[in-house]
Amino acid sequence: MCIMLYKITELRELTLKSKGFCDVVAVVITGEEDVGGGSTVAGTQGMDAKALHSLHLRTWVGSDSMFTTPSNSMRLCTRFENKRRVNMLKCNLELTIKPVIGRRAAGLKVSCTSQNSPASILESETSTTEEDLVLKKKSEEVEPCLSGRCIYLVGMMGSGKTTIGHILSEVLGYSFFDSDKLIEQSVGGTAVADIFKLHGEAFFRHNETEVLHKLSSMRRLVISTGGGAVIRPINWKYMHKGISVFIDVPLDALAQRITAVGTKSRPLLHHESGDAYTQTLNRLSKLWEERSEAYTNAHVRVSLECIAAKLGHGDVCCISPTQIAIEALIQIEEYLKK
Ligand SMILES: Nc1ncnc2c1ncn2[C@@H]1O[C@H](COP(=O)(O)OP(=O)(O)OP(=O)(O)O)[C@@H](O)[C@H]1O
Ligand SMILES: O=C(O)C1=C[C@@H](O)[C@@H](O)[C@H](O)C1
Repeated sequence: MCIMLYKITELRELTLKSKGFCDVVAVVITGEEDVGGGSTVAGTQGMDAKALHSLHLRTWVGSDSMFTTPSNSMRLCTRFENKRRVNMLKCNLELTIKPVIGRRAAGLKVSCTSQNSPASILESETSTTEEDLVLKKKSEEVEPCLSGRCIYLVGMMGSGKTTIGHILSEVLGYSFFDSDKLIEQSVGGTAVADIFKLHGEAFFRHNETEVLHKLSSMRRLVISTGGGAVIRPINWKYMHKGISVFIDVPLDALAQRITAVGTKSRPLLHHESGDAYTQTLNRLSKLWEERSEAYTNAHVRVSLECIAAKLGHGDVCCISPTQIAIEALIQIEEYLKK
C-alpha cells in the first residue's frame, strides 16, 4: 500500500511504501511547528477531531470519519480505492505523532489495517523532497512580483482548486478561502447541495457573485472558486482584480476523481442510479461545452496534460498537487513578466 502524507506546515511530501498493491492516499497533518523544545510538532492536543477533519485532512477518495485518540494520535477510518483492482477496501489508518525535540523532525508511525490485507506497521521520518524545494524557491521568486494581488483558482468541479489552493497559500504566506464555503456561511451554514435544493441555482449564483465582490477588495488571498463562477461576466470583473488561474484537467480524470468521492455534495452532477462514472462524465462534458470558452478568460492556464508531457508521465493521474502548484507559479511568473 502506498500512502502519501502531506504535512501542510512544512509542505513535505512523504511516500510510504509497503509490498503489495498500491493505493494513493493523501493525509494532511498540520500543527504548530517548533512550539518549544520537546513539544509535539503536529499533535492533536488542543484541536478537536472536527477541526482536524475540516481543516487538515484530505484523502483522494474521501474520509468517512475521523477521530482523535488519546496522546497525540488520530485515527482515520476511510475507504481506499484500489485503482488497480477497482474494489474498495475498508481501512483503519492510525497516525501516531511522536513527541520530538527541535524543528522539522516529525516522527510518524503509521499503522494500517484493512479487511483484505494484514496489518502492517510503517515508520518513517519526514524528509524534504526535491519537489518541495522547487516549490519553495519558485514561491519566493513569485511572491514579491504579485504585490499582494489575490490568486483566483478556477476550473471544473474536482479539478483540484482546493487542494492546490491550500499548497499555494501556504508557500506564498497567503490566506486561503473557498468561495463555496463562504456562500454556505452566508446562508447560515447551509450546504451547497441544500442551497440548490431549497433556493435554486439563481440564488446560489447571486450569492457567489456577492462573495467574489467582497473578496475582490482584499489582498494576499488564494481563492478556490466554484466550478461555475466563470459563467457570469460580472464575476470576471472581480476576479480580474487579482490573477486568475485555470486548472485544466481532462474530463475523464475529473470523472474518475468525482466518482471516487461521490456526487452528493455536487448538485449539478448528482444522480441517483446508473453507472456513476459514465453519468458523471456525460454531465461534465455537457458543462464543459457550456463553459470551456469562459475559462479562457483566466490570465493563466495550468494544463495537466502539458505538465504530464513535460514530466514524461503517460497519465495525468501521476501528477502530484505539488507539481501542479509549481506549474501554477511558473505560469503566473510568465504572465507577470509580460
Ligand atoms: N493532483 C491530483 N491527483 C489526484 N487527485 C487529486 C489531485 N488533486 C486533487 N485531487 C482529488 O480530487 C478531488 C477534488 O479535489 P479538490 O476538492 O481540490 O477540487 P476542487 O476543484 O476544489 O473541487 P470542487 O470545485 O468540486 O469543490 C479530491 O478528492 C482531491 O483529493
Ligand atoms: O460547477 C458548478 O457549477 C458548481 C461547482 C461547485 O463548486 C459549487 O459551486 C456548485 O456545486 C456549482
